[in-house]
Amino acid sequence: MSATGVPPDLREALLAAAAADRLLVASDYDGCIAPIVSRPEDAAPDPAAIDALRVAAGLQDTTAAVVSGRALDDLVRLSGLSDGSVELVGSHGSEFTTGFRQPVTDDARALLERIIAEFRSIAIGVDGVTVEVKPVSTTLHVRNAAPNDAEVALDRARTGPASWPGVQTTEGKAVIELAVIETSKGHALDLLREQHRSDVVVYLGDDVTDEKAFAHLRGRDVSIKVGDGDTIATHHVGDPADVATVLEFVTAHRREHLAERASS
Ligand SMILES: O=P(O)(O)OC[C@H]1O[C@H](O[C@H]2O[C@H](CO)[C@@H](O)[C@H](O)[C@H]2O)[C@H](O)[C@@H](O)[C@@H]1O
Repeated sequence: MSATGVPPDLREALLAAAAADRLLVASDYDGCIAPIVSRPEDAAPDPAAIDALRVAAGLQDTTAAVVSGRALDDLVRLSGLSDGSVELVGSHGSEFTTGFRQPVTDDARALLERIIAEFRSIAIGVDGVTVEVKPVSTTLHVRNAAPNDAEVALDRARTGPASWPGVQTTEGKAVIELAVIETSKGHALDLLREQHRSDVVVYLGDDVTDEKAFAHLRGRDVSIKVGDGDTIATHHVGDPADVATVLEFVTAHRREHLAERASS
């Protein structure tokens, strides 16, 4: 999708968003800013998307953000967005640079340790099943496992630790993720909207947890689902290359709008 290929309804919505008094442009990371790859540590961002976010963040009355399921330090390292100009929120919307949205108790940490131990016992000796450890959650990855092994591992997680009291379960792309505090990208967007007094939010996401973000959008906000799958988003694009195009488009028109606003 080139800039001229942005679907007409999305183009119209983005042009209206670009003319907001105060704008928040935000995106998910994996599957949006970076393509989905076999090894989570190899998920390199699209430079065009990163540049567009940096430019947007430098504009007056404009905030740029990435809201990810990744641990915050992992997101900082992978995205290269370490100077604080683009807002980064990790752990599915619960981990801000200022700390967690909700206190993480000793009981929650102990529960997380038990889940991690259980995930490790599920993964041990099974080719392609791995465990990712994050500050308030842990992810069982099955992307690189044989289909039957993947299903058995996911089932053991569902019937095991996912059923324990106090555990929040999310199933994503070839993963099951268990968290010990409530996570919501929707709440993260609410907080960013409030902090930056944004009138309009543009949000792009590709996975199940992004539906919580879409659910918090309203009015002139623009929700954009990336790739296939059921969604409540009102717009749709194909892949991370399209995400970069959308970010470049909205940033360019935002800059134009601000120049016109300044000269009128
Ligand atoms: O909210 P996001 O930024 O999209 O993060 C969601 C999860 O992304 C990562 O896993 C996914 O991407 C991996 C790399 O492409 C892929 O191998 C895996 O199958 C995907 O599920 C990340 O590893 C998780 O921690 C995030 O929760």
